[in-house]
Amino acid sequence: MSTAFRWVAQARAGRARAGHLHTAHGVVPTPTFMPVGTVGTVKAMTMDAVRSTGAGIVLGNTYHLMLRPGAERVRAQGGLHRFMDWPGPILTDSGGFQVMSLGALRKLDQDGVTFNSHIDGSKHRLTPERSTDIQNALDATITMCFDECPALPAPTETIAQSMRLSMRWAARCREAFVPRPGYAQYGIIQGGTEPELRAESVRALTDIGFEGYAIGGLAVGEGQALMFATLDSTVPLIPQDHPRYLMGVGTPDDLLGAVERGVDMFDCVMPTRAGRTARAYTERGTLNLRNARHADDMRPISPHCDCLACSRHSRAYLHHLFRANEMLGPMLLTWHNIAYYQRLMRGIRAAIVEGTLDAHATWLRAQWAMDDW
Ligand SMILES: CNc1nc2cc3c(=O)[nH]c(N)nc3c(CC[C@H]3O[C@@H](OC)[C@H](OC)[C@@H]3OC)c2[nH]1
Ligand SMILES: [Zn+2]
Repeated sequence: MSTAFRWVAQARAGRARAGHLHTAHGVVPTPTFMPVGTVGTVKAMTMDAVRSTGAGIVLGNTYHLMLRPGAERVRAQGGLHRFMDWPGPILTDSGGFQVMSLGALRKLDQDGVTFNSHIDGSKHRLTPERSTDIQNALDATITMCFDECPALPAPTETIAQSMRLSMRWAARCREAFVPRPGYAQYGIIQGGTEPELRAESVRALTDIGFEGYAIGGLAVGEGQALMFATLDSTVPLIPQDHPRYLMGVGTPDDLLGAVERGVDMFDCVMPTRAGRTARAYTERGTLNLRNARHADDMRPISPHCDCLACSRHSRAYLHHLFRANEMLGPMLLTWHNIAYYQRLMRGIRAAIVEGTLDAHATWLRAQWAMDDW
């Protein structure tokens, strides 16, 4: 039985695909939503709770983990899987995006980025090689290329220069990557919302050759229409037999539209962040559980959900917990939101396999429009 990292197709529905991602740490059905575990924890959830939602892959982050507790310390602890007690696949981002959005002061040059830690102001440097080495120390199942994600909108020439820098960095990342059976490195496609630049980026990355390809540089304020238009022009250029990962996306409606456009993997902080701010995702849109209208509502958040919040508690109880600022509130609601995202992806995946994706998509969109409960 081959232990090679690979994506195996199971069914297609138009450009949408269902399949299985085979990794050194297990097989994950796609399309899949990957809970964000930035600093080695899916915030407010135990790993048993994460497992109970059906999540397959969780994320870690080079930027955060190199600053605290330190990549070498995680290596000494046996890697991120042992450290956070998650035996399944872990995908780690390369840190480039976080440096741009978190590092207080930073200096970008052709060779890498120098920045001050947002934690204690200490000085650090990330290069394609260092980022790749850190992800190796973390024992990441899927390593992401070190790239530059430009803020949008930006002049075409700026986007082009930034993309070409990321492509040079991708080649250096590939050189630094230590291949192991069942492990992968993904190239990250850049190029803003310019089809020609995106096509140039795909060519550059497929010439180097990676086990998977991410669509980066989106979900940075361009809006859903431009994001979908960019997927329409970019995704068909990615080799059919490789997994496609759309970084930082998104709402349930974003996920559905991106799956319809051929994307297999997703990550987004929305369900976990919403869980900490009393916002519940449901089949009929979102609920703000701090709202007084929930104070006496004995119904579960969702009648279709088997999470701890929905199987044992009422909206009134969640409302109370958030009003009282009790930590159990974020714990239960994050669990619920991740469970909702996993249930959503399972339903979409089943529809692709059964050949009913169009009807399922219509039904989902109609339900989301209701938000009347
Ligand atoms: C929200 N919109 C959004 N657009 C993004 C675009 C890029 C990109 O072009 N390159 C890289 N390298 N990362 C990106 C990221 C960060 C995802 C990470 O951000 C972290 O979530 C906050 C998480 O880290 C555990 C996740 O790990 C993959 C994006 N996020
Ligand atoms: Zn629930």
